[in-house]
Amino acid sequence: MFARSALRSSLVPSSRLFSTSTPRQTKVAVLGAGGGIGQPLSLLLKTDPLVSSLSLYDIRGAPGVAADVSHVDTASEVKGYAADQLDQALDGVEVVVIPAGVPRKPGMTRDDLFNTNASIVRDLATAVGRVSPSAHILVISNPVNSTVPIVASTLSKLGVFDPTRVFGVTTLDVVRASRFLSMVTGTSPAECDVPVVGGHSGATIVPLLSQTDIGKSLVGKGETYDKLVNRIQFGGDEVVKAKDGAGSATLSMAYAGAKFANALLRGLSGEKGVVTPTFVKSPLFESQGVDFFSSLVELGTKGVEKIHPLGPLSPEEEKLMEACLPELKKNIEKGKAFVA
Ligand SMILES: NC(=O)C1=CN([C@@H]2O[C@H](COP(=O)(O)OP(=O)(O)OC[C@H]3O[C@@H](n4cnc5c(N)ncnc54)[C@H](O)[C@@H]3O)[C@@H](O)[C@H]2O)C=CC1
Ligand SMILES: O=C([O-])CC(=O)C(=O)O
Repeated sequence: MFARSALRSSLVPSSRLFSTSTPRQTKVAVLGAGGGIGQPLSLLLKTDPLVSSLSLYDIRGAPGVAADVSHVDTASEVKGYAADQLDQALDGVEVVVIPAGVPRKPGMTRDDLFNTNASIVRDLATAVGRVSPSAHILVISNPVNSTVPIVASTLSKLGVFDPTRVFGVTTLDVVRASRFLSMVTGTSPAECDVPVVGGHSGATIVPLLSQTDIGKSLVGKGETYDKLVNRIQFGGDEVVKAKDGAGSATLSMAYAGAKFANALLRGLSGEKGVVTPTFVKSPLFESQGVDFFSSLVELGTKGVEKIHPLGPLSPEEEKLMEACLPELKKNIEKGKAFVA
């Protein structure tokens, strides 16, 4: 259903959802499975051959979603869990994806979601740390720049934080960058893998177009470049505005979440050279007080295998980084302070 072009580089290719090179299969949980992202994400995970078992949890609606998804004709087992069954849902899981929490409405920033989502994410991370402390946790709930430090600090308090196992899912920025660049240049998204680094909100989203064959000629070319960068940074707002109060990106996010989960599962299975951006505990800008950062990360049998350096930046990208770091630092500190 999904296979298309062959792997052209070590990067997770932009226009393909699933790739399976190895047979290892994994038990995966989705927390927030009844929601706008959770439902299509659960469906896509049901069709991922590297998933053997799906555990769907939400405070409302997960058993119904599980019954529905379970009829899809792939071999994985699906079970739904009600509000009071979180521990059962997490029993034995190796990968936990968290899209639980409220989405934005027009006029809101992602940071405006902090008050509601911080405690949801902290409580879910506490349960994962207690029931499945060696699980890999993929955080989708916003504000990602703060919710990932919340998960890390929560697990640290429990004495089970392992920086190779906690990921902020920034794949939607990569998916958007690929699609928007392809639209500007009249090329295929498959040729437009863009490393998007930094964080996941506005100015903290930094596309490194100078590092792409297709995009590098646009860098510094006035309005076309500026508009493209702005569209990648504020793609989420486009969807929030168009949905007009009914939420934010759900379908493209489910696609992006399934794509990142598949990349991780391939790495865990022993596939080499699986490299994609993700927001992790990172040494790259630690000296500047920014200890979580998204950059190209190699995924391996333990999770984070290698954090790649940023590589050469154009003067325009240096400026984007200058705007990114102070905001990202604030977002990270806010998350840590919430748990402390
Ligand atoms: N990382 C990214 O790129 C993106 C992140 N998001 C974020 O994902 C989150 C979810 O978005 P949607 O699915 O559209 O929202 P939604 O409101 O449609 O679904 C959220 C689900 O979470 C559930 N939930 C709430 N508290 C829970 C708890 N304690 N345990 C388990 N489930 C709980 C709700 O019952 C609901 O089913 C939002 O915070 C949104 O901002 C959205 C798009 C992209
Ligand atoms: O914009 C939002 O609130 C949801 C999100 O993170 C995105 O679409 O990138």
